[in-house]
Amino acid sequence: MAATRQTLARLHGARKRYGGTVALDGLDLELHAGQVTSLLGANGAGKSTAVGLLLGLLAADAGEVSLFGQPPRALAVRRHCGAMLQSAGIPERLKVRELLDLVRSGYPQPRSVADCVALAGLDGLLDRRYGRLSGGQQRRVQFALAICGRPKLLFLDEPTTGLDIDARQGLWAAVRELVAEGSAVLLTTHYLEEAEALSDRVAVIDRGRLVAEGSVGEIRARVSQRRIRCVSTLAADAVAQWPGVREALREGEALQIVAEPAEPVVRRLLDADAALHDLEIQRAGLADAYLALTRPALEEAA
Ligand SMILES: Nc1ncnc2c1ncn2[C@@H]1O[C@H](COP(=O)(O)OP(=O)(O)OP(=O)(O)O)[C@@H](O)[C@H]1O
Repeated sequence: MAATRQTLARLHGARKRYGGTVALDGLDLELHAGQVTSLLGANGAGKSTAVGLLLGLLAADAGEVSLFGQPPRALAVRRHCGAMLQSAGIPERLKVRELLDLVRSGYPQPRSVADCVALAGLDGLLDRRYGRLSGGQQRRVQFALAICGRPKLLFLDEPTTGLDIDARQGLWAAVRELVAEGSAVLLTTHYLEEAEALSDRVAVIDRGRLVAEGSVGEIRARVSQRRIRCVSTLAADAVAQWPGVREALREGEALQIVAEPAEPVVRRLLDADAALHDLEIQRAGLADAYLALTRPALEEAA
């Protein structure tokens, strides 16, 4: 049996409005020690607002926000948090080395500057002013500042946007290392392959509410949708009309079908085309599952 994980941060029934816009509508979310939790949702679903509440940058209208059992603004809490947000607010005139020293000094057991340089790919940048760096270089510095204190709670809001492959891999390595040391990480990302590669748990939110939560495997299993691929001369337009078929497209000789449930569709395909061959059926990936879980809302909004 899996050991119970310690909860390091918690949103319970969190509500937040901006004027007439409901950003969070009673959100429950827990971050556990030694786990990466990915928060997935469409643009405007409320991900950054949830991160803002947990970091104490925003105040909830209702509900509970606690980190290490305390309110997010408590000093003892701040010394154990790191964050890489979409808007950084970093003083542009400071040099990278000065920024690192400043932020490291706020933590009880900071990483060495050399470690930060290696993990974030800051070679040759330490004596440059932050404001003079390229967008991608600034993101690397933001990442270094987020992890330089070996935080027990790390918030990464779309961290790899604008990062090149080396920097992205460095970030993934640092995240894995922190998690192995027992930290909790909250990752928001639009790259589902990133969520799939890094997450222990996934929380899918839609219009400020939790619509699904579990391991990547559990989220996938919530979706009985399958991808079917076969070589057949059946017309994609006709197959698209069959019950259970969500989508049917032709790609050269092959038919690509998304079906839910798949079995009746596979039976009908085999009955309709005796020459059908190269049949493949795939489980939903995280991307398919995510779309299926959020599709009702997207259809409603259309
Ligand atoms: N400062 C603000 N003033 C008014 N409305 C806001 C403000 N910040 C966010 N919102 C609204 O609150 C809702 C949730 O926004 P939020 O930024 O939390 O979404 P998100 O899931 O992080 O989106 P994205 O993927 O685009 O970053 C959206 O409808 C957004 O327009």
